[in-house]
Order: sequence, then structure tokens, then C-alpha cells
Amino acid sequence: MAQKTIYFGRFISTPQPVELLIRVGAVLVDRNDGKGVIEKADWTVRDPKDAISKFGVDAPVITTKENGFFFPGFIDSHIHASQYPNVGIFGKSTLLDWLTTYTFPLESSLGNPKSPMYKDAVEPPNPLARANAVYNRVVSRTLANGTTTASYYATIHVDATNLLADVAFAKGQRAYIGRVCMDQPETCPDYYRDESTEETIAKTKASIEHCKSLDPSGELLAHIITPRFAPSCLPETLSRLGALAQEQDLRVQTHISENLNEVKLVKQMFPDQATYTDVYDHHGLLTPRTILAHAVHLSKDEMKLIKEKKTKISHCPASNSALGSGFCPVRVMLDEGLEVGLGTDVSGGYSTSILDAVRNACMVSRHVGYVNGGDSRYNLGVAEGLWLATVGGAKVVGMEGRLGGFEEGMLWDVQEIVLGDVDSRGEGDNTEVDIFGWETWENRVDKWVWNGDDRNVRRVWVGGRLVHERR
Ligand SMILES: Nc1nc2[nH]cnc2c(=O)[nH]1
Ligand SMILES: [Zn+2]
Repeated sequence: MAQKTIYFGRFISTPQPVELLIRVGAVLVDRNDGKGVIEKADWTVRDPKDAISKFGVDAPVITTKENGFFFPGFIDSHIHASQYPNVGIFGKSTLLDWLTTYTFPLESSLGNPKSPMYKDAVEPPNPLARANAVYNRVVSRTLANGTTTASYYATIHVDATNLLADVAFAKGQRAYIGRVCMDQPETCPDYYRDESTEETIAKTKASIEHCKSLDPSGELLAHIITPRFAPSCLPETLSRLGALAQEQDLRVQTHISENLNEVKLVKQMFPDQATYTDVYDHHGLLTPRTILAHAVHLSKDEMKLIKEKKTKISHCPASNSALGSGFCPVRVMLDEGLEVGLGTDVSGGYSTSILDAVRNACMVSRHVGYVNGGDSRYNLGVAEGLWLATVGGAKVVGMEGRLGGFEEGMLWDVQEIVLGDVDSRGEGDNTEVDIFGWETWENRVDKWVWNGDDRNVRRVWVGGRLVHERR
């Protein structure tokens, strides 16, 4: 099979938060066994045959539809793979009761046959078979939605966590895999926690080794150290996990300041630290390679410390609305110079789609503007939302300059989008995005963001490997 491929057509990206860059041309990709990068780009080419002669290679040419475009793959910087069966199931709960009512029972069922989820089971429980179904489905589903990179939380179970790593690796998604660490008996149920700091560290190391055995380079797949959040870990565990991340040069992910009752709980449990951010800093977890999800209720001082430490933020707007957590002030964080990406936070968030997260980020920003005196300065535009979903996300997962655009040397982690054509009789395609033909390309992108879904994702590549094709 040919190693090189030419992609020809329309390419849209967001190099800057307010810049929607729309170009026609061709790029040459060397697939290089799934490490495919853009070797050359030419924005003067207007015909696929010209591309072959311009690049001087006889490679197959993949062309976008007239009403379509290539767009950088989405980066989901915060998603709980194990919670996927619960999308949409949250009733009227808020964070802390949502965890005990819906989340811990489901997560425990992927590894513990005594999980409360099995109490009425007719068949003998088979947790790993359940994990297999859940993880295969969620990886397929996120790929179908154009997510080429995901930072996943699994569960506390090593076997099931390693299975998620196997599934993501086999399907070719770029993935960070976190074994969830929780061993604080005051807040974690008996049926779902590690017994001690030693157990937490040993099990985390086992999962690190498994991820390394799949991808020693860590470029397509790597373990990410995952203390669930400060209240779920013993203080000693937090420190040991911080040290482990440093020792093994690994990323860290956790939650911060999502909900006001959670913030209060952290104050009670860690009276010696002034703020939630200080708790992570004190335990060596506030690093440039740490992703903090939510950050809804941070003080300005906390933002300053996070900036100083170059720690990253994953904004999860759908989840914050669904669980009534609050209005995350993304504009303020961007103005403060924080690095922000988007997360679906399945299943606090109800959707696996980062396009839906873009929409929700735009919506929430308007509510933030409203509560700040109706100031439209807070509003995020479509290009800004897409920037958070791609370039912002790349910074958050430590892949700045390698993901999120079409420049030479960048990885070919890309989705091909196709929009719906409406004909002269008013007949359309099987997509929610009806394009009549007179819209500008900027407006077509607006319509895609507000009404698009997986039906608009025709093909997806990661590192030049085709990982999804819509049938
Ligand atoms: N949204 C969300 N917040 C959390 N805080 C601690 N655990 C979780 C979780 O699973 N989801
Ligand atoms: Zn979360």
C-alpha cells in the first residue's frame, strides 16, 4: 500500500481564536505507519492532477466534496469512558449526589461483581464483558463524532482500564488513559475504592506498564495519572501520585472547583491549604502537564497560580449546565492567559460530541455575559469555540504545534466534513445542516457548528490512518 496520500480540496482551521482560516489547496501526507504528518502543503493548487505534479509523487488523491471540507480532529480533554452508558441519565441531581446515585454504581460494575448495579441481575455478573462493550462503543462513538484525541478516565480496575487502552489503541484513536485513583474512606463507598495508598500506587503502576507496552513512545497512547479529585484521595496518595507523575514524566488529570458544595468539602478536608488550587499545588499535582477539569468557581488568585504553573484547564460546558454546577467564565480565564480546551465530561455531560461542546461553550458564555450586566464581551464566537476544540485542546494535552492545523510537520489527525445540499425543489440530504448554496463559507461553518452532528463526519484519520468512515 502506498505510504503517501494527497488530500485535495477545502481546508478550514482556526490558527487564532478569532480567525477562521479557509483555504483551497492540497497537502501531502506520509502515513508512516500511523505517525503520518503533513510533508508539504500547497495553497495554489486548484486541481487534483496539479497536486500530483506539484508534489512530484504519484500518490492517491483524496478529495473533499464540493460542499465539504477538511477540519482538524477534535480534542476531548476530559471524558469518562466508563460513564458512557449513563449519558442523559442524571435526573435533577447535582455533583455530589450524582456521584453516589448514578456514577459510582456504574463505574464499579466494570470491575466488581458485587457492584450495587448487579443486585437484581438474573445472569451471573461479568464485569469485564460489560467493560468491553462500553469501551468499544464509546471509542467508536467519539471517533464517529470527529474526536481524534481523548483524555479518558476509566475506573479503579486495572484489567478494565487496560482494556480501554487496548480498545483505543486498536481503533487508532490518540488517547490518554487514566486509571481512576480513589482511596479516601470518608468519601468513597466500600464497594468502589482502593484499600490504601500502597494499593493505589501499585495498581496505577500496573496500568502505566500496560500502556507503555502498547506504545513505548507514548505518542499515540499513554497513561495519565488520575486522582479523581482531592476529596476522593488520601493526602498521602495525592503526594505519591504527584511524585509518580514527575518520576515517570506523565501527565495528570483531575477535577477542580466544579461545584460549590465540593469546594466547601475541600475546605473542610484540607484546612491547612487556603484554596482548592493550593491543595493540588501542595501535593505536587499542579504541573504544566496537568489537566484540571471544570474550574468553574476559581478565584483570581487561583487563576494566577494556575497560570504561573502553566497548568491546563478543560472547560466542560454541557456538564456544568446539566449538573447545575455554575457558569464557567471562559473569557476571564482566556484574558488571564490560561490555556483552555474543551471536554465533554461524559456522563456529567450528556453528549460524546465536541461539536456539541463548542455549541454549549458559546451558549454558556452568553449566560456569563448576562450575569455580568449583559456584556457581550464575554460571548464566545464560533471560531473561538472551534479554536478551543482544536488548538486550545492541543495545548491542554501537550501537543501544541503538532495537532489542530494544516501546517507542514503537523500530524494528520483530521476529520472530513460534508454538509447537506438542498436542491431547487427543496429536497435535502440526511443531515441537519441544510445548505442552499448562497451561504458564504463562514456562514456554512456557523450552520455546521449550530446544527451539525456525526452525520456530517464523513471520514476521520489519526496519524494518517483512516479510523472512521461513515457508511
Ligand atoms: N463531572 C464530574 N466531576 C467529578 N468530580 C469527581 N468525580 C467526577 C466525575 O466523575 N464527574
Ligand atoms: Zn469529569
